[in-house]
Amino acid sequence: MKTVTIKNTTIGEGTPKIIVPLVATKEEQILQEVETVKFSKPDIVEWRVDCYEHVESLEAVSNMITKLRNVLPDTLLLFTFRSFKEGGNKEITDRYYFELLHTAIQTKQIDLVDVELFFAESEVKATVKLAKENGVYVIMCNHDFHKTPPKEEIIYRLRKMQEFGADIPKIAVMPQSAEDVLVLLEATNTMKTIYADRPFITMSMSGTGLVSRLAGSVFGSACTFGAGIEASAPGQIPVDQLRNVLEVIS
Ligand SMILES: O=C1C[C@@](O)(C(=O)O)C[C@@H](O)[C@@H]1O
Repeated sequence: MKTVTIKNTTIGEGTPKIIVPLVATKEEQILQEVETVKFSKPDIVEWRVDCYEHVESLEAVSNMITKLRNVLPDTLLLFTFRSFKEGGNKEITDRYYFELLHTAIQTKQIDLVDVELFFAESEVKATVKLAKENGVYVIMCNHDFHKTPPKEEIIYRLRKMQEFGADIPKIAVMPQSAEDVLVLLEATNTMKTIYADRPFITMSMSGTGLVSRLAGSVFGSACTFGAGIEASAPGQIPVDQLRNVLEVIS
């Protein structure tokens, strides 16, 4: 399996990389949040743009990217607009979703961009192409906040992301039972041993799924999300606690 190296970080080898989200709404709070988050030394900082109050202004978003980049010259910066249908905070048109991603990519000030699989195939592929042309890596993803699809379906989606040119495929699912967590981990392990030719990320959400965030790398998941000031999804634990556990397990 290939690894992905961005700046000084190699994803897909060694201990799983820690991603910490920024979820504040106002500029001033985001800038305070990033200072605190930086202190915890994450491998990747994710700006959850769907939480930002001025997400509907491309100019405001571009300016925020510059400010975050200045605070984080060396830490990888991931730009994520999580769609409403996949658990995000704001409803926007598909057209604006892609406009937003394209604007962020063209600033060349982000390292990674999150692109959801379930949009029009042509738009998704065009965005991957634009990202590659601008030296931005793509985390392609899918979220199911209600259930855990069958193992075959989880693998199918991750393979589709590979086919679409994602640098790092990712899936987050919700367990309704402990068995569902095993389904996610089994899909992860099969993906690692048979299908994956690049790093990928999986997680089972909520308290029931927490074990997947702690021990997911044993089965093949390359990164895990930890909470900074506030969690961006159910089941994330504070980054310092997460790091302690990873040091023991990995
Ligand atoms: O896709 C993901 C994963 C996530 O939903 C989680 O479950 O940790 C958290 C989100 O911020 C991120 O964009």
